[in-house]
Amino acid sequence: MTVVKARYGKANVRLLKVKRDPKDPKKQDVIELRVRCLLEGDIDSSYTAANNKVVVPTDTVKQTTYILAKKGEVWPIELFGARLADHFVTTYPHIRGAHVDIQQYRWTRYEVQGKPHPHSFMQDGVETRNVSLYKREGQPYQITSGIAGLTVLKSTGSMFYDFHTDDYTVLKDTYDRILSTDIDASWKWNPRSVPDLAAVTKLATEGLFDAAWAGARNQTLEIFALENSASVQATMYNISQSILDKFAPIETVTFVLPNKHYFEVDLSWHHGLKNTGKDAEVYAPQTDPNGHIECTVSRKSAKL
Ligand SMILES: O=c1[nH]c(=O)c2[nH]c(=O)[nH]c2[nH]1
Repeated sequence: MTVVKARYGKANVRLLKVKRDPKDPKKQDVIELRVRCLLEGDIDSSYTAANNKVVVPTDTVKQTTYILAKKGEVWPIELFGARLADHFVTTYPHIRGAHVDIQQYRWTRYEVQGKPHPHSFMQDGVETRNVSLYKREGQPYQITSGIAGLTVLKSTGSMFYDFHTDDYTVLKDTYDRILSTDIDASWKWNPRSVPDLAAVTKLATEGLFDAAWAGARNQTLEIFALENSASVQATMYNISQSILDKFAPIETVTFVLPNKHYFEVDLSWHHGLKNTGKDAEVYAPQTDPNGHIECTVSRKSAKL
C-alpha cells in the first residue's frame, strides 16, 4: 500500500488585525480573515509508520498564522497568503508545498454625521474577497483571487429565447425576466508575474491585487446592470472578457453562477387578475432547483 496524495494543516483559523494610523492612533483599519493552510511534502511516514517527527503540528500552523499576521503585512490577502506559504516551504526542508485559502469578510467603514468614522465598521453582507494560493518549492506561485457570495438581482433587462427545443421542452421564450445570481468570480494570475515572494510583494505594494479585485467587482456589477442579458452564459462571458481586457497579468477568469429563478404567478383564476407577461408584478422566488452555469475564459484558445 502507498500514500498517493497527502496534505494536512489547519482550517478555519479566524483572525482580525487592526492597523493604526501612526499619526492618529484612533484612525484605524481592520481586516478579518478565515484562513486554511495545508502542507505537503515528505510526510508519508506520518501516515504509514506513525512517524510524528515529520509532522509540523496543525497547532503550529495556527500559531504561525497569528505570528505572521502580527509581524508583517496582512493587506492584501494575496500577500499574506504568499508570506504564509513561503514561510512553511522555506522553514521546513521536508515541507515541499503549501496550499493557502483565505476569505476576507466585508467590514465597511460607515459614516457618522456625514463623515467616515475613523474606527467603526459595518458587516456589509455575506460577500467575501478570496484567495486560493499554492506554492511548491522552487516553483512560481499559483494564485487565484476572487469574490464570492455577492447576490445580485435585476428586475428587467434579461432575456432567454431561441434555445434548443424538442419534445422534452416546456420552457417558453422570454424577452423580459428577472435575473438573479450569487456571484462567484475568480481570476488566476499568470505564474510568470508571481515567480516568488518579492514579485508578489511588489504587485501588492503597487496595488494591483486591490485594483483587480475592485475592477472585477465593478465590471461584474456594471455589466450585469447595463447589458440586456441574452443568457447567464453570455453575460458571464462578457464580464470575463472585460476583466481580461483590463488586467494583463490575469490569465483566466472563472464564473460559477446559479440562475436563481423567480417564477411568475398566474392569478387569472381570481377574477381574471393579470399577473403574467407584461403584467407580471408578483413573483414566487424558487429555492430549488436552480440553474448552475460555469465558465472559464482565457485570451488563448486552449480547452481546459
Ligand atoms: O440564462 C439561462 N441559461 C440557461 O442555460 C437556461 N436554461 C433555462 O431553463 N433558463 C436558462 N437561462
